[in-house]
Amino acid sequence: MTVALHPSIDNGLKQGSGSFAGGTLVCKCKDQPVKVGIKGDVAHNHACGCTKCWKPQGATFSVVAVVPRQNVTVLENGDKLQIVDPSAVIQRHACKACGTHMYGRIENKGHPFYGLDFIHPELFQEQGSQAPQFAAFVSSVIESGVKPEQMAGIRARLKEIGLEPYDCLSPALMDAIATHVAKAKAA
Ligand SMILES: N[C@@H](CCC(=O)N[C@@H](CS)C(=O)NCC(=O)O)C(=O)O
Ligand SMILES: [Zn+2]
Ligand SMILES: [Zn+2]
Repeated sequence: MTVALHPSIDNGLKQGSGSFAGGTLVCKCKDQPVKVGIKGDVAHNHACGCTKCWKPQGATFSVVAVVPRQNVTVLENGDKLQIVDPSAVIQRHACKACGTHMYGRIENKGHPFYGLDFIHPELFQEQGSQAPQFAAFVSSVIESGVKPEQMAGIRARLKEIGLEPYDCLSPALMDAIATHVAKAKAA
């Protein structure tokens, strides 16, 4: 049986249109769903294996991307949102009723990713946003109950669908973080 990673990638990656103009993220509530408007396409879309990122029922990985925070607007039923863990770097705003994370925001102005919000593109009503580019925090799935002996199969399947597995972020993002830290130290 093929390893299940996440429903939006288990049948292969669906490439983005390259001209996604934005859309609306909708939570899983049947009644009064939370709706969040996003301007423009997402960036750095990836599968994340960490325990903190929201995953749909049964998924091993989250699929998460970033957008500029000024491109994120709560449109409907924002009163249902609450911050999952106010002490986390990424403050994940989730629907109290269904648990879906609608956006994650960094409030620390010194953080390398300050200015970017984290969202889950599978919640878009619309098709065509950027496809996942890599897999991050892959070893962290063990913290959610995956057996170490399953890891070879998981990494092989990620590679098969075209997602290079990394145990933290991709080299490009790790370099961006280190560059930010180096500049902050030099200042
Ligand atoms: N092994 C940890 C890794 C958690 C982690 O560092 N997650 C990354 C990727 S989302 C992060 O930037 N976390 C910041 C945060 O969650 O606020 C876990 O699985 O819980
Ligand atoms: Zn909901
Ligand atoms: Zn994560």
